Amino acid sequence: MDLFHQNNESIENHLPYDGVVYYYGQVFTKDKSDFYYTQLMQNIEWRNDEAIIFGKKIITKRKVAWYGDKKFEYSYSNITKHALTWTKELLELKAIVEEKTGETYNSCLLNLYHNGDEGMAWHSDGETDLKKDGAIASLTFGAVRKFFFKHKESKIKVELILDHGSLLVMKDTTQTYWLHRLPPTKKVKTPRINLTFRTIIE
Ligand SMILES: O=C(O)CCC(=O)C(=O)O
Ligand SMILES: [Fe+2]
Repeated sequence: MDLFHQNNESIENHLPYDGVVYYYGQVFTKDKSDFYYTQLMQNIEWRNDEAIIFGKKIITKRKVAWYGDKKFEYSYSNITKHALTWTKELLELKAIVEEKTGETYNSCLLNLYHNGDEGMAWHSDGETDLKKDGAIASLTFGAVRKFFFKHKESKIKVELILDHGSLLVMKDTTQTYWLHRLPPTKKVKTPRINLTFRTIIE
């Protein structure tokens, strides 16, 4: 079934089976996208992520931040994190994303990739704290990057290009059957900011 949005353009599901991925393309003008890129770069409390792997503390090159409706708590590898409360710009973006995707979200995980050396390895976002089969809406500001999905059993891959000011949504059984990845690339020399709006179960 096709989904119709504002100007009656239909959006197709990019996955052939076992999940739903809609790519809306650019949902902001170039000026608006540039504005949000600068705002987020300056006003988000960016931190290098840390994790304990085999007893060793790892610090990621990529920076992250986590915001939400309240100070949600999230623990992994002996580290407990708390969500910060929404900024004005994040609330604006959340409202726009909710309107476009027809879903609601109560938190947002942000990633800052300084250049193409930084990416994210194959994973799925199936944490138990997340709403099962809930939608995850992803905004991109800054550098254009490739994004891949890989089916866990058949291993087939689907490639997308995520533009400056674009919106992507992953929903239904996507996290159960598919992995996704942001590959590193030598071609990209500038930063990319990614926002993933999610629903945490309380
Ligand atoms: O940077 C992206 O586009 C994806 C980030 C991601 O998959 C995640 O934060 O779980
Ligand atoms: Fe992810």
